[in-house]
Amino acid sequence: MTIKSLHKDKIKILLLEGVHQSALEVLKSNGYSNIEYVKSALDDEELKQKISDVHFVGIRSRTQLTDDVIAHANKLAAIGCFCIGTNQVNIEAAQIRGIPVFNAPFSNTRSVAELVLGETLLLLRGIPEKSALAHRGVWQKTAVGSVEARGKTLGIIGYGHIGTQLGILAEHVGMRVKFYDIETKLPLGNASQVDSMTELLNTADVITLHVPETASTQNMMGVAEFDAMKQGAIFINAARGTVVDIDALAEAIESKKLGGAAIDVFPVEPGSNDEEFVSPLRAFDNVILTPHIGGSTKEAQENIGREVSGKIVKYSDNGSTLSAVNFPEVSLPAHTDRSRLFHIHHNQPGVLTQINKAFAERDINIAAQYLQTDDKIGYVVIDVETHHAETALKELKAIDGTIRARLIH
Ligand SMILES: NC(=O)c1ccc[n+]([C@@H]2O[C@H](COP(=O)([O-])OP(=O)(O)OC[C@H]3O[C@@H](n4cnc5c(N)ncnc54)[C@H](O)[C@@H]3O)[C@@H](O)[C@H]2O)c1
Ligand SMILES: O=C(O)CC[C@@H](O)C(=O)O
Repeated sequence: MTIKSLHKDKIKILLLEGVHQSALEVLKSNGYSNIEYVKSALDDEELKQKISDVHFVGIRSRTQLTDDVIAHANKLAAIGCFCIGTNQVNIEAAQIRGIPVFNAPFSNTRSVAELVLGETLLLLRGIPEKSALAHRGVWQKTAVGSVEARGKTLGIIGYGHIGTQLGILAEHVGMRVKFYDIETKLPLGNASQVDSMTELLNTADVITLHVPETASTQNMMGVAEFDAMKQGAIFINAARGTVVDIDALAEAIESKKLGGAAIDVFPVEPGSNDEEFVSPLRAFDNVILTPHIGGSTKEAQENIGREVSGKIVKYSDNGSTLSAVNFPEVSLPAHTDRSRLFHIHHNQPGVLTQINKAFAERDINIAAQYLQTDDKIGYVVIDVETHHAETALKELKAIDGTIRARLIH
């Protein structure tokens, strides 16, 4: 009798933070029915307890998958981030345990770009403040401090998927677009790249951030940067809360250095919709505050649900790791009539030689072999005749440097 891979009924999937139902549809239509669906994020203790026996976990931006949490995930095969950002996951801790992390790098980018353009138009007209006053019975009919977007300069920091789309949208309403990025980027439309962030801060009427959370972007906007902005300029952050010194921003609003702001992301965000949102920015009518919903549209969430669950299915069914953020990428043909195994190992000399030698000594013919490595790990997927699968798996598990080995099908 040959060994069998884990039946799909036994593969446990935990989906947190109310990921879109499209994720469930994709998983179920591919035979994965053992799914626990939770609408909120979990606190650390509950997360450790629930994650201890699941094979796949799906999260959004609230769930913190720290080294400690991942250490409790005894059976975890892969992590799906149903969003762009993966900063909430200790991706190195996942990688050294042989756990790929997938995300959705494009699906919500248009939604963020549209929101930022809308906020730009509203803030240039002073609408948030006028609206707040009207709600309190104050009629402020005035053109003072209210300008058109046409001819104004939009300064984009981080000209990636969101920044580029925003630039194009902004040009449609007649804005001039300049951007600053650490990489040299192809300017789309009539946009132009500037050499320094200071140059952008000095000259733009609206500054908007679209950088990832990294060591280099931590508090990249602080007292000096707000000082460098034009008097009365608008500031927007829909990137990550850690990128802005929030007290410095509050001070720049208080002192009227800035004419207004729109902030979607915060250094500390409530863990659920039941928790109070606490921020010094609540004091200002000319600051649009949104609860991290830049990418929260029906279209974006539905696409993200399909995209990330599709990646989980492909990994589970075929071993494909295409577009994993922390793993060597292998894109594989679907099911064959042979058995397929994977082997994740520390990237040290001689592992493939050991595997091939062990298989040759056992007369196991390798029908196909796909290997990719990065600086830390190697990932090899091997197709063998089904009657060799059991022996092949035993041999793989015995190889020096093995992190994990599994029969895929
Ligand atoms: N508010 C939301 O709901 C929401 C939704 C989606 C994405 N986001 C955030 O927006 C970020 C950007 O998304 P994207 O899809 O455009 O990412 P992206 O990776 O396509 O682009 C990021 C750009 O920032 C540049 N960059 C990196 N470090 C920089 C630095 N120190 N200074 C200047 N430029 C720098 C990169 O070179 C790149 O061009 C994401 O990382 C995510 O954190 C938020
Ligand atoms: O949906 C979320 O929680 C996060 C959205 C956004 O910040 C992202 O990284 O894609």
